[in-house]
Formats: sequence, structure tokens, C-alpha cells
Amino acid sequence: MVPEISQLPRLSDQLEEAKRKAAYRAIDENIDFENHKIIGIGSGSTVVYVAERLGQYLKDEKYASKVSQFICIPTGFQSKKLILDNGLQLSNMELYSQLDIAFDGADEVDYNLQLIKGGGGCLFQEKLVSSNAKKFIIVADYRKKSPKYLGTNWVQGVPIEVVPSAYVSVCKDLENKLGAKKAVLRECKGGKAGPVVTDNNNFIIDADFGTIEDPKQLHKDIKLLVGVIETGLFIDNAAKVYFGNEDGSVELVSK
Ligand SMILES: O=C[C@H](O)[C@H](O)[C@H](O)COP(=O)(O)O
Repeated sequence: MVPEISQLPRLSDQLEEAKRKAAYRAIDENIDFENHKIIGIGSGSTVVYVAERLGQYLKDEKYASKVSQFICIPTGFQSKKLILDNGLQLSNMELYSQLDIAFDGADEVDYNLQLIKGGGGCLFQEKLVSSNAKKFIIVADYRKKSPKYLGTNWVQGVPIEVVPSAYVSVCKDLENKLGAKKAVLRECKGGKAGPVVTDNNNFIIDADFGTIEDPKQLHKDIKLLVGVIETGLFIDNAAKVYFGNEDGSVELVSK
């Protein structure tokens, strides 16, 4: 039997509890076992619980025949592993480019459900998957909810995936042409010396624009710079956000 969320023993870590509650509820309320077939699974620490919940449905004889037919599309290496570790069927965007639904985390969500993503180094594949999903659902903890504008809670800057040889020129363009306060190449913190390399063998720049009142325009401007693959501004594609709160409740915000 799939455990009821209300019956689960609380996790000792409040943040993990918030992430788990948000992710489990998002799956319970949005998966259509009759009609969904192609499911996008994003990256990060909250999505771990999305895959875990799907794995619980897979083990339940009432849902097993349906869930074993689900085809899961990952957004990177971590997400591939989550799919496999939970016994789900793995495929890719080349074989299935139209998804019924996709679930992912976020670094910040504004009042209008625009997002910053890419804090964990995944963004191009996440955007590819989410842009091709009929429905895109975000799972996040309470720290991710912006009071209004992006750049308020997430102050590391907008993650931008770039072709490695272009990182110097893109950093300059971000500062000189687009007015970023600072644009820096993301470096590995331990484990390896040098820059973070994405699953697509690109680099990540973090560009600090302060608070962002018009993320749509900023996204467009950044995309036009030569060498930019994709920005971590996810515009107009999240349909719903599930925020796990500190008190154990879950807040749903939808468009
Ligand atoms: O690059 C990472 C992704 O965009 C993640 O979805 C995002 O950073 C949120 O991750 P987490 O759920 O760990 O906060």
C-alpha cells in the first residue's frame, strides 16, 4: 500500500520533511494513472522525493501495472539515477519529445510563478524537458518562495549555461551590456579544482542582477548573447508550485 502522507513518521530534519511533503503531494494530486505515460523527472534534492513516491506507487499492486508502463525522462545524470534506483523505466528526449507532465525543483519562485533554476548545475536539460511537458509542476521548500521578485531570496545570481570557450566574453557582456552587478564562472567547491562542468560539458556563470522585476525580458536579453546555451530563468511554464512549509503544511500556488 502507498503510505498516506498524514500517516508517515516525521523526518527529524524539518527541511527534508518540507521537501518530502511537497513532493509526495505533488505526485498524489497530479499523476493521472489512466492517461499519463511520459513523465519528466527533474534534478535536485526535492525531486528525490518525487521519484521515491513514484517508486512507492510502483510497489503497490493496485498501481503497479500502470506505473511500470510510465516512461520517465531525466534532466541529467542525477535524475537518471533516481529513475533507475526507484525501479522506474528510463528513456530520453530523442525517443519521447512530448511529455504528459514533468516535476522539478526550483531555487526561487516569484509571485507570478516565474522561476530561477540551475543552482545545482542543471538547467539546459531541465528547460528542454519542462518546455516540452503539457504540465510542469514545481516542488520546493519554504525558502524558495520569493516575497515578490526573483533575486530576493536567491542571491547567488541567475545561473547561465554557456559554451566553455565563451565564458569570458559572456561575463563581460553580462556586466557591460546587460548591467549585471557581477558575473562569475561557477567553480567547484571541493572534489575537483576548476569550473563546474554541466552534464552537457558546458560551464555555468552566475550573474547577479539584484532583484529582477522583468524576468521575461532579462531572459530574452541574456539568450541573445553569443555563447549562451540557456538561462536559469524559467518563464511562463510552471503551472503549479507545491511549497512545503516549516510547520508541516503544504501550500499550493497555481496559475
Ligand atoms: O540545478 C538544479 C536544479 O535547477 C534544481 O531543481 C534546483 O536547484 C532546486 O534544487 P533543490 O530541490 O535541491 O533545492
